[in-house]
Amino acid sequence: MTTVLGQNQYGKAEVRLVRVVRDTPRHSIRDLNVSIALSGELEATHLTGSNAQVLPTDTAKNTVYAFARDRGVGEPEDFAIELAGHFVTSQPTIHRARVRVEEYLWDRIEVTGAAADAPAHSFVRSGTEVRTCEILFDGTAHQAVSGLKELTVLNSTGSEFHGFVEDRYTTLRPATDRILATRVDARWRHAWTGGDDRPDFAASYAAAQRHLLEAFATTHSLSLQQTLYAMGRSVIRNLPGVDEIRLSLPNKHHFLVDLEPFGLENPGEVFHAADRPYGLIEGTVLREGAAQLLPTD
Ligand SMILES: O=c1[nH]c(=O)c2[nH]c(=O)[nH]c2[nH]1
Repeated sequence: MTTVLGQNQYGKAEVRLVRVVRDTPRHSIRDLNVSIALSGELEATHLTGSNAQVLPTDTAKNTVYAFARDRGVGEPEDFAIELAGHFVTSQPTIHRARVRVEEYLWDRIEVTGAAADAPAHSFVRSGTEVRTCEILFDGTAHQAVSGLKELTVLNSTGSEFHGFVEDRYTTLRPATDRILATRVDARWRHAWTGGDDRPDFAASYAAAQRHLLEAFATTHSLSLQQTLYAMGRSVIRNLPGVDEIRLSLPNKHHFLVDLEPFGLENPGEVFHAADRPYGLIEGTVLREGAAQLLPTD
C-alpha cells in the first residue's frame, strides 16, 4: 500500500501580542491574537524528517513581535498583509501564507473632571465583540476577509415565528411576539485582491458593524433566517468594496415562563434564557455575480 502526503500547513497559532504606542502621554494599545499558517514545499519534513526547508514556528512567532516593534501594528488586516507577504517573499519554499488575527477591543477610561492634558494610559475592555481578519497570500493575489464574532444582540419584541412545517414530532407553538437574540459571527470578503487601492480597513470595519446592528434592530423578523439575509444585504449594499458576507447566528432561545401555577399572567415579560440546544442559522449573502469563496462550515 502506498500513501501520499495531502494538504498540509504549519505555523505558530495564537501569538498573543499587545502593542503599546507611547510616543505621547496619550497611549494607545492594540491587543491581538495572531495565527500564522504556511504551506509550500514541505514534503521532505513529513516524509523523511529533513527540516532543511522548515522555517521554525518559533521564528514565525518572533517575526510577529519584531514586526510589531519595527513597523507598528495598525489595522489587523494591514499587519496580516505585511506578515503574509514577508513569509512568502522571503522563503523560497513557502508559496502560501494564511494569517488570522483576532483583536480584543479596548476603550479609553475617561476620567470625569480630569485636566484635558492628563496622561491617558488607562483602558477598559469594550463589550464582548472580537474583531477578526484572515489574509491569504499566494505570492500574487490576496484574499482579505474581515469580520467580528461574539457580538451579542437582542430584540425584546418585533420578532415572530409561525407558519412553519408541522409533522408528528412538532410541538413548537407559533409565536407572534418573541425575543430574538443572537451572538453574531460574521466574515466579509473584500473585492480587493492586491494593488494600491487597498481598503481603509478601519472605516470598513466600523461601517460593517454599524450596518449589521442597524439591520438587526430595524428588521421586523418573521424568522432569524430573514434577519440574517437583511443583515448581510445591508453590508453588501452599503460597502461597495465587499462582495460576500457569511453569517453564523445561533438562535439564543428565550422561553416564556409559565406563571399560571402562581395565578400570574405573563404577557411577554418573564423569560427563561436557555443556553442549549440552540438553533443555528447560517448563510452567505453575495453581490450578484460575485463568487462564493468563504468557507461554509
Ligand atoms: O427564526 C427561527 N427560525 C427557525 O428555523 C426556527 N426553528 C425553530 O424551532 N425556531 C425557529 N426560529
